Amino acid sequence: MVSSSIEDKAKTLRLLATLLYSAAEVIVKEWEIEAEDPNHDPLLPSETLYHVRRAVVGACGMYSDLVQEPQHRLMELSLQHFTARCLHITARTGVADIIAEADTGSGVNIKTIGTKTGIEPNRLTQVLHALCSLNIFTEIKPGFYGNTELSRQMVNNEPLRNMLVAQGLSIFSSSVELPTMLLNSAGAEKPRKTAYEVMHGAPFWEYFEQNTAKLDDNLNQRPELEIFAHAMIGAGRAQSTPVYADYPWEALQDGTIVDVGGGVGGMSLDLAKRFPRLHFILQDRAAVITEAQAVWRQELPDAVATKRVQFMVHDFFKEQPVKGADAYLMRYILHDWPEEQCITILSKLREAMEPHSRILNVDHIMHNTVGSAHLKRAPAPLPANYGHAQLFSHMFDLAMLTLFDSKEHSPEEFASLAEKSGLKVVKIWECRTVLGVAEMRRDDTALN
Ligand SMILES: C[S@@+](CC[C@H](N)C(=O)[O-])C[C@H]1O[C@@H](n2cnc3c(N)ncnc32)[C@H](O)[C@@H]1O
Repeated sequence: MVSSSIEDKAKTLRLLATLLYSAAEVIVKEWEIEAEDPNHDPLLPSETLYHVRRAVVGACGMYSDLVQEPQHRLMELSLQHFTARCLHITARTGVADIIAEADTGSGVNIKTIGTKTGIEPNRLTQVLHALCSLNIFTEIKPGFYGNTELSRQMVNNEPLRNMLVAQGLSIFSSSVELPTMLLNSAGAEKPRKTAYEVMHGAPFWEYFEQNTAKLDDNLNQRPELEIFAHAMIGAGRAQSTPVYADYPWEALQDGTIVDVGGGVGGMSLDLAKRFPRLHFILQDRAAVITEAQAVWRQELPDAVATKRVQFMVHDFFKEQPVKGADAYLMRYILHDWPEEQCITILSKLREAMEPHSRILNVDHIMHNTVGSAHLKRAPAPLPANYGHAQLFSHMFDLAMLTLFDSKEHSPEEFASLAEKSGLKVVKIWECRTVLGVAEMRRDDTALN
């Protein structure tokens, strides 16, 4: 948004208003179509709805940026971490579930919520008032709170709740040290320590394993390792459903997918349920594989019994033992590592691949305001990447910087990593979500 004259600003404002006005009719029509479909999955929008939604989020943000008093806006942004804290507090103490259980239509008294959460009601009121202004809860009459469409998503949804909790524990506190990490990095190729290490004294994955003792009574003594493992299922489900629809998984027929650094196997589990012919080998560190076996025995016991899923402790920096698999899946993996390690991980897979093998990197695909030839451009007057609609990916990108000194990759950066690992990107699959698939093959395959 570079316009400064009143004439320019007025033109942009009117264009945005027109965009929003016409989007409303499209959205209402899509809602009506969804309402008539008994099999509609709320996590899978139609193509039309997905694109119009992005445009609306971008346009609303740009519209309010244009009309808000700029100094006020900057100061407001500088305090946004309190929004995250409020969300964390309510997710951690299960406020949405408490309301869902007790609400008979006129809201739940703050005293009841306070007693059940263990938070003094006047203080909790401040937290809930902030979230009500963001439509996360609603105050039905003074001191009585109800759920909204947003807070209802947390009700009986342990994976999502775990994700919201996990973001506010050691990940949140390490962000305090991001300025130190960056200021210390001047002139150095890489910072001596990530912000996460400065704050917690150990790298991310090591810290998790050190802290398998209870963290906090309110979390039923659940250790952070387990919270994070379950959070991956939550985040994965919320973000990946369109990836299951928009990548042609059927083409793998009864092939084998090696889920490299697969965690408890959140993505494989979802794929296994949707594509019953596929086979899976789930690889991760020993502590996570133990957790994974318990999750699969509960969620898909048949796949365990028939060995449709196999579990393997494997360090992805070492030789890949499964040769010539149809697909090596890596969801949320490359974004955890700086470039050098990404190249090692990819090179180890390259050595195991046969010409038919593919690597499927499922991650945020970074799109900046200047745009990319590989990604759909937003309509004018929005910036190429839909502006505010890209915020989620930028936040993830900054989290990766804080935790690992790493990043989310743009199509051009995926291509560069592939080239340095003896691979090539054959396609960037844009999906109806924040995640996409960067598909790689050996650089000597004929496919383009
Ligand atoms: C962000 S999580 C993603 C998990 C999973 N792919 C998913 O989408 O749910 C990254 C995973 O990498 C695993 N990991 C970290 N270092 C590893 C290593 N050297 N070898 C194998 N797995 C590793 C972690 O244990 C964790 O499960």
